[in-house]
Amino acid sequence: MFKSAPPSPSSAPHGLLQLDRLRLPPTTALGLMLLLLLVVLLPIIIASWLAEQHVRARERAALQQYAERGLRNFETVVNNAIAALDALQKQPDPLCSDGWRQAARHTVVRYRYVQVAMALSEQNTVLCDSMATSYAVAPLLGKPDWRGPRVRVWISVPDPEGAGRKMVVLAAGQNGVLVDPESMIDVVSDRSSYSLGIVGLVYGQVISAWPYANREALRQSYFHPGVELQDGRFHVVARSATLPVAVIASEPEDELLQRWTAALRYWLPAGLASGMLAAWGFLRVVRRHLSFEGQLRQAVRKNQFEVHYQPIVDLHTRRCVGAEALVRWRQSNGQLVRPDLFIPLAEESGLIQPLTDLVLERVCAELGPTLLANPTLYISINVAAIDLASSRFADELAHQMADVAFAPSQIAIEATERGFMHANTANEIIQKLRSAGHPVLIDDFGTGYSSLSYLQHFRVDTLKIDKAFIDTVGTEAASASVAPHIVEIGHSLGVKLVAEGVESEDQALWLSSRGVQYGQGWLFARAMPRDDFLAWLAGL
Ligand SMILES: Nc1nc2c(ncn2[C@@H]2O[C@H](COP(=O)(O)O[C@H]3[C@@H](O)[C@H](n4cnc5c(=O)[nH]c(N)nc54)O[C@@H]3COP(=O)(O)O)[C@@H](O)[C@H]2O)c(=O)[nH]1
Repeated sequence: MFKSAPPSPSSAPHGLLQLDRLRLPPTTALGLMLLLLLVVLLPIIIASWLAEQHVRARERAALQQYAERGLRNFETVVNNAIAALDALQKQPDPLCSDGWRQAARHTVVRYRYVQVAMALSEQNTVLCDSMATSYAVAPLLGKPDWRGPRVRVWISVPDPEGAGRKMVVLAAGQNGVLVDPESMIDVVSDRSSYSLGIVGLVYGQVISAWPYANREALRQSYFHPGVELQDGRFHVVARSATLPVAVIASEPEDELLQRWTAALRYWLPAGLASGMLAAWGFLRVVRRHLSFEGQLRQAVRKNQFEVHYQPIVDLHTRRCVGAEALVRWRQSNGQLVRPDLFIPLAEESGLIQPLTDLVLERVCAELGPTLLANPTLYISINVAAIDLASSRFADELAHQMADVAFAPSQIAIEATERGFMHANTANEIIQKLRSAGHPVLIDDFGTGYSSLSYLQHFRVDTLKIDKAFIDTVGTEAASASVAPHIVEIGHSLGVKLVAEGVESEDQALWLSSRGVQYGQGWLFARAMPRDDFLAWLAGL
């Protein structure tokens, strides 16, 4: 009885990584947590910013409307005063005559914003007025604050009653009218926090303002209308089209803040919901990206693969005739992942085609000179079912072969029975490959449920007897008789035979005695990186 001690099928060669050990490095995990936090917080921050912008724009529009109303009111007052002056100018009686006094009294009654009508001397001294005041010392108005084409204007004129109020005087010719500046800003609003001010007349004098208004802030707004925040208040400016005057409306910034806080009641839940949605999307993407498939996809993109070579020897002479190219995934952390962990996934996810191409390219690049120097040496490449389902791979191989100097017979193709699912196409491709000079091997022969039927359809060069049958040769196992049958089938078909997974000398001797020409297995050598393989080859 032959002695064979195969290692446990789950035991990975040293340095190869098991699937359950694929974990995220702590720095990546921390980075992802921070990113997730950002993904959740960003929509919330954006929502609060949008709420602020929305409230600010809404308040600015409301305040602007209020300032425009203030300006219309101001213009109404001024136009009313100018109309009164026009009426006075037209009355025919001499200044301060009875007729003039009567006209002056009528003017005050007719023009609602005019409080007093007055006659002025050439030097702008008040001669008399509609109140029949006799001035002991006639008030001198002095130089006007502003002189327009139709009117002259004085602001801050003491009221005739001596009540300490400042009045505005408009004059045309020798007629003047006294207007209460408060009437200019007498505009009702439902916002008690609003306040109005009128600034202008070239030098930025405050013509009228609500009590407690910061006059300096009003002046600043007049000269720098773009700067909205002055003295803790939010200012907007409405400029008159006809007079050098601006009406400035303002409200405390605290009010804005309160309205913003109120608006957050609606915006924050929306931001939170968006944050949650974004987090869900982010986690999905991360999960996909970090999933085994995601990592494999990245590895293919970054070409993180190595090819190891397991020698195939002539069982009689023990000389190396070739090697099987076996792919390994070298992760960024340096660990190797076994192909049986990722090849099935690569097949499912459509990544196997680029992977087959990578292996082919690597073999040509790494072993091109060796193959050229050893024309009888060959390297076999594993292909997947999809590689035989169209001419894509055969064309890619032809393309690669055009660039190398060694013979096509030095690249053999190993196909498993799974590759024969689309029998007609697979057969066509296999014959195309063989016509191009590439030997075709059936890998894992005997493990499929219709291995024999395939042999009727497919002409191939070599059968690789699966390790499962080699393990049983010389044992009492029920399947122990399969290997001799496969050997006989191979002989009767006239194809070469390679025994896979040869681990003991007894197995090698048995196979050799049955005419199996070639063997591959740990008895001879394990799969090795290119440099080790070349050293092994040189040491034979
Ligand atoms: N489509 C592709 N499939 C590939 C490619 N590279 C590898 N593979 C397939 O992955 C499976 C696992 O391969 P691997 O882990 O490399 O194992 C190979 C040998 O190391 C192993 N072997 C060889 N001799 C022995 C032995 O004596 N004992 C023992 N326990 N194991 C041994 O067998 C694997 C080779 O198998 P096979 O391909 O059937 O000849 C495997 O199915 C690979 O085919 C690739 O690039 N593309």
